This record gives sequence, C-alpha cells and structure tokens, in this order.
Amino acid sequence: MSKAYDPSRDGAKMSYASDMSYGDYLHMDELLATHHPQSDAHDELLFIIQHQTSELWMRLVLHELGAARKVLSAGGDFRPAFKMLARVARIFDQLNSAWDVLRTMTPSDYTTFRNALGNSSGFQSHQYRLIEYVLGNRNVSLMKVHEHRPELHAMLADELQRPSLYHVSLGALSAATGVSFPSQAFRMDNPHSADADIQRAWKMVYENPARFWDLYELAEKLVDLEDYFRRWRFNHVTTVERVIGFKRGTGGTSGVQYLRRMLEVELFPELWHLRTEL
Ligand code: HEM
Ligand SMILES: N[C@@H](CC(=O)c1ccccc1NC=O)C(=O)O
Repeated sequence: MSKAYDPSRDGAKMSYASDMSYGDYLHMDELLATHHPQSDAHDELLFIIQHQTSELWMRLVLHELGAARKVLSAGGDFRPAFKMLARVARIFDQLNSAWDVLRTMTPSDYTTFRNALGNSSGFQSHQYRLIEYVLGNRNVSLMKVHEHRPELHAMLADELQRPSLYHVSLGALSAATGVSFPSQAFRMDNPHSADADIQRAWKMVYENPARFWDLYELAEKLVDLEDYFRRWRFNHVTTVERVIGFKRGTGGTSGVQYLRRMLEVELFPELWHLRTEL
C-alpha cells in the first residue's frame, strides 16, 4: 500500500462524474485546444501562449474599464471605479512582466517560424484597439483592418459612439470645478488632444486636493494607468528591436519606427503637462 498522503481520507471529493469540476468550470478542454502552431518550430508555442494570455488580460482590462466608465458617468460614489482603475494598472504591470518570458526568444529562434505568421500582426488585435478607443486614443483609420470581420468592426464603431473614459472624467472635472470645456474636447472619433481649459481645471484640482479629493484621486489613477501602459509600449518596441531589428512588420508597417511613433501618444495629456506648472 502506498505511503503517499491520500487527501480523500480527509474528505477531499475525488469523483466528478456528476458534479462540476475545475476543468468543466474553466472549459479547459476548449482552452487548451486553441493552440494551432503553423510550424514545427519549438518557440512557436511560447509565441502563441504569450499572445493568448495577453488577450485574456486585455479582455479583463475592457471589462474593468467599461465598468469604471459606468461608475464615473453615474456621478455617485467614485470609489468602486478607483478600485477598477487600480486593477487595470496592475494588469498592465502583469503584461509588462510577461515580456521577460518572451525575451528568452532570440532572433535565431523567431526566424524559424516568422514566415509562417504571414501578414498577421498584433496591429490587428481588436481588443487592443478597443482599449485604445475606450481610453480616448481614437485613431479611426486603424479600424479598416477589421472590415473583413463585420462584427468586430461594428464593436469598434459602437465604441466610438460612447464617450471615452477620459470624456466622462472630463465631465466630472467640469462639474466639480465649474470650468467648461470646448466641444472639440469631446470629439468622438479623434484622439484626444491637449486643451488649455482642461489643463487649467486639472491644475485647480492639484492645487487644492482637499477640496477636490475625488477628482484628485481619479487623476492619479489615470496617470498611474497611463504610466503602466507607456511601459508596455516601451517593452514592446524594445523587444521588437531585439528580435527583428528594423525589419518591416508582418502587418506592413515600418516596424520599430512605427512603434516608436506610438511612444509619443499621450492618453491624458493635460494631466502630464500640468505638472510643469505646479
Ligand atoms: C517577438 C515578439 C513581437 C514582435 C517581433 C512584434 C512585432 C510587432 C510589429 C513589427 C508591430 C507593428 C505592426 C506590424 O507592421 O506588424 C507590432 C504591433 C503590435 N503588436 Fe507586436 N510584436 C511582438 C509581440 C507582441 C506581443 C506579445 C503582443 C501582445 C499582445 C503584441 C501586440 C501588438 C500590438 C497590439 C500591436 C499594434 C500596436 C499599435 O498599433 O499601437 N506584440 N508588433
Ligand atoms: N508583427 C510581428 C509578428 C508578430 O509579432 C505577431 C504576429 C501574429 C500575431 C501577433 C503578433 N504580435 C505582435 O505584433 C513581426 O513583424 O514579426
């Protein structure tokens, strides 16, 4: 008889013939059946799992951002939204750490299967684009790559009909400070660009945190989120340079040059600019 500890003797349930098990609840069979390498290269599984896990975390980011936006636009207690935004920043940090795993793949490893990727690219990640749109970085021209998937294209188009997370934050800022903003600050189908009145209003908040505590806390949550997002962009471009140098991307962009340009994106520009004035 085995000497190994048998938890069933302490009551662990061992039979799941007619009860929901771990694998049932998480749909593990379906999940683990989703990897379809296009080559025999050893590292392709790493590449697939890295992307699939990123997409799963992005799904949660969208879930949290959508809920946070709802809370902020309801105009009541902001605290549940703060918790969600803090979680989003932590998710980005999680994604930032994940680059350490992918970085173990050298250019020699990657070239063994890069051809098999064809023209597919993260550039075509609809969830990534949705995150950008929800946050307020609405570059509409990037929707075109989703035209062959009408339901995804519609999802992005629907998002453009909703005020962004930054729009609803600005609504709350305007209500609290009494400063009104020009209508172009609320354009639905363009990336947000810095506005002097908005900066003035955020500056009022930072000059008097006690009076505007909710807005002050919201601002810092947004800055934190953007801080971690920027690190993600930076880790991405550095990994890309490390693995493919200055080759053109499979998605057809200039590659590293394109991604460096994306480093200039400012999601909440006024929150960064006001700091020089304090
Ligand atoms: C060795 C690994 C990687 C390489 C060489 C790489 C390369 C690139 C390149 C060259 C682009 C520019 C578009 C193009 O022309 O293809 C791009 C875009 C993109 N990649 Fe990656 N990538 C890598 C890993 C990842 C990972 C792990 C993710 C996570 C989901 C990711 C997500 C994205 C996204 C979302 C974009 C679009 C960025 C934007 O439009 O701002 N990439 N990547
Ligand atoms: N754009 C990459 C390929 C790539 O990284 C990729 C390919 C398919 C699915 C996701 C990808 N990740 C990020 O772009 C390249 O040019 O090598």
